[in-house]
Amino acid sequence: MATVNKNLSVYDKATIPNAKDFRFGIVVSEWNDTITEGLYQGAIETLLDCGAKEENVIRWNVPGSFELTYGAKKMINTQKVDAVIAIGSVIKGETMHFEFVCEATAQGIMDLNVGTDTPVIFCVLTDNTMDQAIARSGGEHGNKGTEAAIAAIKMVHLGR
Ligand SMILES: Nc1c(NC[C@H](O)[C@H](O)[C@H](O)CO)[nH]c(=O)[nH]c1=O
Ligand SMILES: CC(=O)[C@@H](O)COP(=O)(O)O
Repeated sequence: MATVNKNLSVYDKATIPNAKDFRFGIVVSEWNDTITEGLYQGAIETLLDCGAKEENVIRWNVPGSFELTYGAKKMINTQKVDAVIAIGSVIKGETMHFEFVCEATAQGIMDLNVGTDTPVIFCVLTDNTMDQAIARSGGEHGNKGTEAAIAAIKMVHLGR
């Protein structure tokens, strides 16, 4: 189902585990920061709405989405977090750089999920236009940051 048919911000709190005892890391790319700040707001508001304590959420910034993998890895290795949310916005330009950044970032985050015991949530928008990014970071299609926060809570709860 495409995003246009599913609002990213809709969730039923009755189906979400309480996150009061969970610790989260959030790594935020500074590229396209108007978009990534919107994604961060969606994520932090949802974590708190689902019971997480503000003092149990650690935020780090990295230069771009390509650096999200390293930031998440360092977060896992140095902070006692139960899950990491990796937030980025990659927008197509004139060259192939978009494809390489998207592929490397997705693969790097997947590698962390396979290689560590800490879930890392892929909250990276990969849009053709700024309008698509705006629509998915608190616009007409909701906020992928909200979706990512819900995924993080569910993954921490998995197997508990
Ligand atoms: N063009 C975008 C980038 N490019 C920067 C890379 O992510 C990386 O920081 C650089 O190649 C140095 O390693 N990053 C985004 O997050 N979004 C873009 O649209
Ligand atoms: C995703 C990117 O790196 C891209 O926005 C850079 O733009 P360009 O391909 O025009 O150099």
